Amino acid sequence: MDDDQHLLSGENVDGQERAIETSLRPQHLNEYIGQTNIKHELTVYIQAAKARSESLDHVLLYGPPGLGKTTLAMVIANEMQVNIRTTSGPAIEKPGDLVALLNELEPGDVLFIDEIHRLPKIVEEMLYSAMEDFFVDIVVGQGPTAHPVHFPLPPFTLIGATTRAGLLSAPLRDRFGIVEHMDYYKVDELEQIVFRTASIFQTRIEEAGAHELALRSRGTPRIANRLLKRVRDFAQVDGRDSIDQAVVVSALNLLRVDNQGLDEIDIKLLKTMIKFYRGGPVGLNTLAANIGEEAETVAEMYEPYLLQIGFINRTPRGRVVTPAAYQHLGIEVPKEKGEK
Ligand SMILES: Nc1ncnc2c1ncn2[C@@H]1O[C@H](COP(=O)(O)OP(=O)(O)OP(=O)(O)O)[C@@H](O)[C@H]1O
Repeated sequence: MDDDQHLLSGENVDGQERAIETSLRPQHLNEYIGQTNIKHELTVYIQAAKARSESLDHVLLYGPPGLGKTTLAMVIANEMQVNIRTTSGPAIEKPGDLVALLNELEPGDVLFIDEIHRLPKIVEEMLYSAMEDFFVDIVVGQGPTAHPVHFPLPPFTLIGATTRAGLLSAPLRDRFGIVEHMDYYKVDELEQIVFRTASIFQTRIEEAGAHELALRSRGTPRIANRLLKRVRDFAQVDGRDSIDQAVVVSALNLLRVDNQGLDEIDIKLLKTMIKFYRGGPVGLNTLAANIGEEAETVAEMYEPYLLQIGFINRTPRGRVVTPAAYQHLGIEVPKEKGEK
């Protein structure tokens, strides 16, 4: 993965970044910016569960990468005053791995499974009884001595996170009592996140600078924080004691992040659709192959934001470029599209 791709991917890639993210994570719901409806609902469910001294119902968080699913899971555990164990779908390879994790839970604890759509089927099936009735049946021993053992569990809360809710099986999805869709953040919310991060970094940023940065962050806190870190370096080398709009614009232009937060791959994707497919419709796999990306990468990282800002539409026959995208690229809208 090249550097610019990393810059806007929304994916969390290296250990150093993870350490910085940990230091930036809000601890309480009232510090968690945006996602107002979700916060409101969770406040009620958390209060009710605590009043009944029960564990919180299982929670499924879904939405594009970098929107704060892990952060929210940690905030929930903190608000419930319980421990959280975090893992991910691909890390739980066999039933024994899941049993080992479940075995360490205290009553009420949170088990957070990121990328839950990537759990192996056999592990997922074991989760059904764990979630519903707090037990698992495991087979101990091998061959003729193999025998089932009923393994009771303390009540716990499973928080699952996924970028692809559509890939979850219905039995698993149905076992989550609380299902929340994380939305892209609004510009003013991203501005607040930028100010918050800047103050943790002990960096000064002007209102217009924070606004410009928010505009170019693809609605994603992780990207806002990442861009702020880069821009801070430019400001420092320039000898500025505060980040203003001009330094944000020049730094992000240099990093090839445009004023809608699009990078070279987004532009390539749109231009390919326009040049080779007359603006579409074109299928996801064909499009991905044309721009040299995995179909999954396009589906998870590029398409959702382009859909969100209305630069592409999904039709039963494939993706189409909208007139707004033509205008953004400075390409004349073909007559038949402009008329729609
Ligand atoms: N609502 C928010 N308020 C303040 N900071 C936030 C918020 N949401 C996310 N962040 C910050 O953005 C970064 C990314 O968040 P997080 O790791 O929780 O994303 P994620 O959605 O779990 O990503 P992934 O799905 O890739 O794991 C963290 O540094 C976090 O502090």
